[in-house]
Amino acid sequence: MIEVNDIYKSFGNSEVLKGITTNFEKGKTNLIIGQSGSGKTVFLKCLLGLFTPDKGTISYDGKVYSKLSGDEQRDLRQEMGMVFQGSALFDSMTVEGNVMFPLDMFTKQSKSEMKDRVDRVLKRVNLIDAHHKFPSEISGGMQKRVAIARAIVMNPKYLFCDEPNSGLDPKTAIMIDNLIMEITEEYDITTVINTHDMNSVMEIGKKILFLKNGHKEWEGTNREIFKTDNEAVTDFVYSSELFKKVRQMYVEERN
Ligand SMILES: Nc1ncnc2c1ncn2[C@@H]1O[C@H](COP(=O)(O)OP(=O)(O)OP(=O)(O)O)[C@@H](O)[C@H]1O
Repeated sequence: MIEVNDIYKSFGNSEVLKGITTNFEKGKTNLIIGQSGSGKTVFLKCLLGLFTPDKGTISYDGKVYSKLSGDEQRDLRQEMGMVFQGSALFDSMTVEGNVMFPLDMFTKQSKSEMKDRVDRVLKRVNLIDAHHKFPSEISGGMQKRVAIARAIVMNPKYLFCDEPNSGLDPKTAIMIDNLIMEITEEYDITTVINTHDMNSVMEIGKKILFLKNGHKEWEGTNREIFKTDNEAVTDFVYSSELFKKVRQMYVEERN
């Protein structure tokens, strides 16, 4: 579990995070949503240890990050996997090379141990025949699978995903969401996902944190978000025509 206690973060005179308190449970897909500029990426970077909050604490299964030594912080960061927006694969490396990279970098495993582990995770994300292909030779959806495989190859306790669906068609996007949810549940990972995608909210929003201007405006589940009367949340959720229609149908059904 990740517990966030009253964190603040400013850049110069601009206060971006203004006292956020929340927690993210193990084995769940936790989503962060909000308008562009609401502080989602800054918040995710604080969770990753890339930004240090000016005030407040973040703890990971009871370990308060700011109280750990440099070595302990580094060890903790190795328990974190990250799926970057746009996959961020190394173009000059094969699929296998990309997934092996963290093992090569951070472990002392033998080549055959690394190959076994890479085979296992590539199989888990349903990529069997792509080991020797380069990122440019596979589809966007397959690239995301490689990025997920690379993020879980070190067996992380925490998985962070920044807009994992961006650039994918809706059907592939749902497949990727479901893959992230299955892996989260199967390996009991604490997963936090930044997203704009309302389909993701519906499909895998086990917990949703809605940020507005750096504040926690609302939090709840995907079932609750469609029933809330919080105006900021409904404005956001029903900003698309499709969801306006869904809302209308829901209201008509209720009356
Ligand atoms: N390194 C930085 N230095 C200064 N200001 C920053 C930095 N990173 C983010 N900000 C500012 O923090 C605010 C929130 O940015 P952030 O990227 O977290 O928004 P977001 O909710 O992720 O938006 P989007 O959905 O468009 O990605 C913005 O006003 C941004 O300019």
